Amino acid sequence: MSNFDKHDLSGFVGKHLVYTYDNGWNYEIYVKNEQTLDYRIHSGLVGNRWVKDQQAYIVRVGESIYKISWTEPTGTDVSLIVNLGDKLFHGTIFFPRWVMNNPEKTVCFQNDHIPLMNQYRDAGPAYPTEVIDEFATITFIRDCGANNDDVIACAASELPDNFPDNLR
Ligand SMILES: C=Cc1ccc(O)cc1
Repeated sequence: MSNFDKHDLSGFVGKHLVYTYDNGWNYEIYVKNEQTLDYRIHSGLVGNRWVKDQQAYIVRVGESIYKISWTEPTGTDVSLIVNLGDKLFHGTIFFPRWVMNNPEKTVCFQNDHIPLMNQYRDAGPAYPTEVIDEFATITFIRDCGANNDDVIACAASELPDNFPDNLR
């Protein structure tokens, strides 16, 4: 029996994190509310892609351990474990084959191109799926409150001058 309330996401909602996967990819997420996240990709296969209001399943699986899972308009599936207590992060990304073949097609502010992403997803090819399964180091964490649209509001290439250089 667990001695934490698995329905209580109050220790996670509002968190803004920057992290670097062991493969060097630098990512940023903001847990906007109990079923929504915004994210920005700084570097990696699809660096400069950014997304707001992605619907996700967010669950608490430990005292300060959370899991976020979602499927994207591109057909990419993602599942993240965020262990705030141990500052340990693990991500699994399931890329459809078409994203591996043409990652540049997804590099945009996705919210402006949802029908196009769905079109690409449906055209495929979907398979073979590429699974990226990596630990990450959390380099920055802060609380921004829920439903704050200022946290992630531009692409990584357009960050304001006051954005810390070591997190870019
Ligand atoms: C494909 C999106 C995505 C967003 C955050 C993350 O850590 C991994 C993948």
